[in-house]
Amino acid sequence: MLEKHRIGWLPEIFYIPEYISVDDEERLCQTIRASKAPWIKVSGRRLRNYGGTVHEKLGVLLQSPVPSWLQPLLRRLGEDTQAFGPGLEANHVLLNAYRPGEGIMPHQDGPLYHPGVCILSLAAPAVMRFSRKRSSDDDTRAQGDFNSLVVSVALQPRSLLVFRGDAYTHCLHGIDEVEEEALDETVANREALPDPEARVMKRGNERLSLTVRRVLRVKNILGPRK
Ligand SMILES: O=C(O)CCC(=O)C(=O)O
Ligand SMILES: [Fe+2]
Repeated sequence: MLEKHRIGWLPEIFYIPEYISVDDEERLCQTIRASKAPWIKVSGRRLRNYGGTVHEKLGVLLQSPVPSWLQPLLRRLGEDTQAFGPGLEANHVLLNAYRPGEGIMPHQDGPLYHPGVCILSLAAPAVMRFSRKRSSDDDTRAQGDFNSLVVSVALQPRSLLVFRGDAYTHCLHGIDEVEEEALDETVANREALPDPEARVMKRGNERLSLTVRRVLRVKNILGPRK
């Protein structure tokens, strides 16, 4: 399923436009916006966790149930992408919300997760930029400057971004804190945009994104499932 959606010159980045329908997008956005669950404020964005919280020091997911409105999505993502290991499902979802001008610094998702991630974009677009890590154990193979921009992906609402392997392990990814994204020559999926000739893309509304991953070690603090 993924193969025909491969993009860019990094081997393991995939972009699927219109992965969900407008109706499904509407339903997800409504559920998220109607929820009274608190938002956690972090630099440049706000977030909510589903499936539990990842305890960085202990290196485990302190697991809680994934809400029922997310379960069909998790099942479908596992089957379609195999991004969480063959036959395996994700166990954690991070909801991020970015107003225009907000973003997320270049980072790696790190070793606590299976090295494959699915990101579903809702409500507004943004550009994800992948760069090479400066001190990579891959230094001898990498070409060009380290920490340099490798490839960018324009994330439209309803699209799915999947990355794994080298793109997960040896690259940083981030979203610039801008109100208008430059659609420069690093953007690898230009032809999938409503206007492939456009040079800029307005962020517009608040963007919501669901980052879906599988935390490798789990502590079930709720006891065994009944
Ligand atoms: O919101 C996004 O598209 C990216 C989020 C992300 O990289 C993360 O949560 O680790
Ligand atoms: Fe990330």
